[in-house]
Amino acid sequence: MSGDSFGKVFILTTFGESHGYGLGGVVQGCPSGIPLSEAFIQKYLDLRRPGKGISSTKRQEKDKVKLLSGVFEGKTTGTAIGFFIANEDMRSRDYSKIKNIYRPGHADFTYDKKYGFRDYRGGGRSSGRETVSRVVGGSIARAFLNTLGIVIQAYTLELGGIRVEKIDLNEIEKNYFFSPDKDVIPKWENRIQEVKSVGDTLGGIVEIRAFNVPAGLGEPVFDKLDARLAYALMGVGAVKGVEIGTGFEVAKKLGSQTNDFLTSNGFMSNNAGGILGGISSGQDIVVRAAVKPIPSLGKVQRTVDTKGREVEIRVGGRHDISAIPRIVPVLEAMVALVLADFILLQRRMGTF
Ligand SMILES: Cc1cc2nc3c(=O)[nH]c(=O)nc-3n(C[C@H](O)[C@H](O)[C@H](O)COP(=O)(O)O)c2cc1C
Ligand SMILES: C=C(O[C@@H]1CC(C(=O)O)=C[C@@H](OP(=O)(O)O)[C@H]1O)C(=O)O
Repeated sequence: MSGDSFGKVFILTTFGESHGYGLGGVVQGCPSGIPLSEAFIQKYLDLRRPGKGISSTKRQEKDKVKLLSGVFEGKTTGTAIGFFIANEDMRSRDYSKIKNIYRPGHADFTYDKKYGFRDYRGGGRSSGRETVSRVVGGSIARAFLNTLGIVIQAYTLELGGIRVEKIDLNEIEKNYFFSPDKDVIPKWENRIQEVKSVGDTLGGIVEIRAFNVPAGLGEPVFDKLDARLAYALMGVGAVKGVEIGTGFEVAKKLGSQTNDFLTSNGFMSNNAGGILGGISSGQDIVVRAAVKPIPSLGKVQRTVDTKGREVEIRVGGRHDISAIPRIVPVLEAMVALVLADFILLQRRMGTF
């Protein structure tokens, strides 16, 4: 499988760069007869779209999806689903100054080491813009998961070191931060303004939950459900850590505080985050992703040019102050892709 594809049975392949004609992909393995429309996918794309909100890049993209194949009379045909999204607001000339300079924290240096050639117009293939195709693939996975009653919900748990104090799932769709705690939003907005005014950027934590996931998805070795989720989330730019359930806190706990005791009515707690031995337990899946601050920032930073000479850089162009909240629907999409893939793998074994 190439580095441009994800999944074993429900497979998403993406193409495109931030400043090319556009981006798109092909989904293979989606079962036939699943209700699917451009309007359904667009709802998720609009949640990720750049150009709105105080932490977002000012680049204006409509991100209108065009379905090219694999859907007839509002249902999937079981064949490859092709899709395309045009780039409309590139301003590629703004990037000539990073043609020969590596931005600290971005993929410029490593990309050049790997390919010996770089599309310097923005992040190219390494740009967060590529995640537009993940959201399309993820929403097709969701259309399939919907038929099974599986629901995925992600939200911002922390932004710039300020954590939500309560989790009210009804609040999430009402604000563009995907915050489950509306009272924390003014604090986040102040923090963003503060950091933006000095040319800096912010990170945070996203929590993703999956409900109604049947017990029995995953593998006992290698392709453990938790391993595949971590792989999926870490495959998104700016994600630097993944936790499942209690996560890193387990290191400080006793075994008796960590185990989820079983009763005839089910589990008494969910420290495991819905996964035991790499296989779903039937409890909610709970995963968190740590997101680093945006590397392209307005402060002067030290770096080198392509000849290795030391230079200073103050990155221009239109950049997010934080990948949060736009990364939230992307991470949701990645979890949807993993669950769809595992369900179809399980179907091959004769279950589900
Ligand atoms: C939705 C999203 C938006 C992003 N926006 C920007 C941006 O505006 N500017 C930028 O330099 N990096 C942005 N990033 C982060 C970079 O793409 C990422 O840091 C870079 O590819 C390097 O990869 P790494 O952080 O995984 O090492 C964004 C990432 C995502 C997922
Ligand atoms: C355009 C989007 O986000 C981009 C993600 C990104 C990056 O380096 O990751 C850098 C900026 O774009 P450019 O490639 O023009 O520098 C963001 O605007 C998008 O998400 O649709």
